[in-house]
Amino acid sequence: AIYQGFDDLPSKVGIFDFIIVGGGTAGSVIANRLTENVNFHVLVIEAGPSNEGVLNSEVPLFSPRLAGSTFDWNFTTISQPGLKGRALAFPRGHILGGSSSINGMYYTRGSSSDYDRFAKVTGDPGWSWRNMLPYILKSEKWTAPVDNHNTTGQFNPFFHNFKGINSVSLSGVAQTIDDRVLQTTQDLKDEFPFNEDMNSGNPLGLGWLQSTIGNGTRSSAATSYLGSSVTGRSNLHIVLNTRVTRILQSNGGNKPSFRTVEIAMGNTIATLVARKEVILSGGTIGTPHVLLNSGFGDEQELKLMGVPSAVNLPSVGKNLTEQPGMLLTWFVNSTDTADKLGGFSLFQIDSHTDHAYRSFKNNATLQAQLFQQWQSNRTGPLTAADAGVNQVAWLRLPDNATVFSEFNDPSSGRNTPHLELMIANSAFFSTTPGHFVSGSVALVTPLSRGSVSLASNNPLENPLIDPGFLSSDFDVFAMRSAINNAKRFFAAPAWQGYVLQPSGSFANVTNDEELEDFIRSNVAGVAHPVGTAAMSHRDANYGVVDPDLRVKGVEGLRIVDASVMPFVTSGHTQAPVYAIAERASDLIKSSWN
Ligand SMILES: Cc1cc2nc3c(=O)[nH]c(=O)nc-3n(C[C@H](O)[C@H](O)[C@H](O)COP(=O)(O)OP(=O)(O)OC[C@H]3O[C@@H](n4cnc5c(N)ncnc54)[C@H](O)[C@@H]3O)c2cc1C
Repeated sequence: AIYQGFDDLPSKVGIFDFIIVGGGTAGSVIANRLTENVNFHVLVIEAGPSNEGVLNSEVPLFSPRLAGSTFDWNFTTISQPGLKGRALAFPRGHILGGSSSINGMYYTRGSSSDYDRFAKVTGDPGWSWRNMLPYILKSEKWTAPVDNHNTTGQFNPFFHNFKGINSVSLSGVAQTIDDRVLQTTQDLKDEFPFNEDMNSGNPLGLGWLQSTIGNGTRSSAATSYLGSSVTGRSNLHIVLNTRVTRILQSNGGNKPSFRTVEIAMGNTIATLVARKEVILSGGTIGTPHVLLNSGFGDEQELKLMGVPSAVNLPSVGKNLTEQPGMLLTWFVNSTDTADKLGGFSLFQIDSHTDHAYRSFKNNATLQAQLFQQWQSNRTGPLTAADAGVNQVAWLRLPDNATVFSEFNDPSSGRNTPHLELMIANSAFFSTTPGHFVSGSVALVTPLSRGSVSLASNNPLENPLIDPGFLSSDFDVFAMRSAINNAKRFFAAPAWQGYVLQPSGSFANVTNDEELEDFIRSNVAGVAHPVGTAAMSHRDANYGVVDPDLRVKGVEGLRIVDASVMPFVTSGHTQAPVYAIAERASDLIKSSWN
């Protein structure tokens, strides 16, 4: 059952075996898999409201309206020295399904060596690509695109599962630039080779985007893993609108045991004890925030904040890793672009939160028409993850790049990209009137690291979020390369006579110094933070969880979410989170069977 608040939870439901803190992407997977065993009584405590009936979460192209809404935690970073002192919005889902209910739905697994590196740093081959691929597949339900077009050559069925849980599909919205994009893979074969399937473990090259969309509707952890057949299970209870503040020590065995959750309810607090385990799935920000409030962290730093230390684990909240990205736009010699939709992007949501909404409102006739189409048969432009993006390229810096004389390669292996280039038949959200093509570039293997720390000892106060954007010179070099890649892409013969001059301040960049200034003035995060409760080798004196995702030094507490990734995968992060949670479910089940 699902309850709207903690007070609604009937006392007769008794003691829970597992309490999952956070009904987000990972938390929903764990809730589903643990309750497959009818003997396990599971409670999920989610701070946000239900996803039911949230139209902006259902209609794929409406998703940018969610950032900055009540379904977002509405965090802001601290001022970023690498970004000329700018502070950026840092969206995180505050809704059942967590960030999977508000994200951009891009489905990218990363490279095989990203997982092999997880296995190497933890000393556990269970995290390798070979062992994780079955979990990736277990989570996926491949579905046909909404326009039922012939998808031969646009993906490789060998690497997909048609019978899993979470829907994944190719876009069902053709773009007028599709042929030019594919022609570029011929024109510039060496730099942008065609890759039939970027989710094979070998993502390098340019391929067709896959998204967590099924039947023209967002497929989130809430709509898939917590579908009605699952929430109807008598051993699963989900409490919404309820925030966990701390994990407290319970009576222990050999090690201190932390199986008690503390819940904030107005001015009063309540506690609940799990018989077997508490699973912390609050995400890359929520998880370290709860841990720090509970006294897990650097003893000295906590003391300064007036928080009594429970376990000295200095790595809690450290190693925050986020990918920097930015948008480059060019005017085009056409009026047939996706700009007419009003455009959307995750970039610069700090300053453009409701632009998408306004632009849709401004074109009320088109909005009504497209929405009616979506409502009547779930087809049309509103079924796409983004305005005009059908292809993405994954690129490496050249081996002889000068930056490698100063920095070791941060990628996990030679089949792994450093850079992403999304190609859009629009300027996403731009307020500039006109028609555009754009390259949205991101550095997927940043070297900069940041932190999540406490602002005070009030557990309800937002933490300080410092992604450390562009604090490493490697990242600045790589962003410069990303921009040059995009320029070369759109200078290919395929675009001749179509791509005109660059738009906005990009047009004024004439030398390296101006380019760096342009980068520092425009980079934003791409909402893929990881690493703040990283897993490490069982014997390592750093890290937060062991390879079985148990918090080091204590009993009864595990962490399962994006925070456990020691490095960010070389892509968007939801597919790895689903897979990590699938494996974690098996680890938990096998400990208690
Ligand atoms: C705007 C946006 C766009 C993105 N776009 C993409 C994309 O296109 N493709 C992609 O692959 N990835 C994308 N991502 C990233 C991806 O969605 C995340 O990596 C992934 O969903 C994280 O899963 P998680 O389980 O770690 O955390 P979440 O899914 O965020 O779950 C954490 C949950 O815990 C709850 N919670 C936190 N603290 C508490 C507490 N104290 N008490 C109770 N509950 C709590 C939260 O409300 C939330 O529901 C995007 C993310 C965002 C925010």
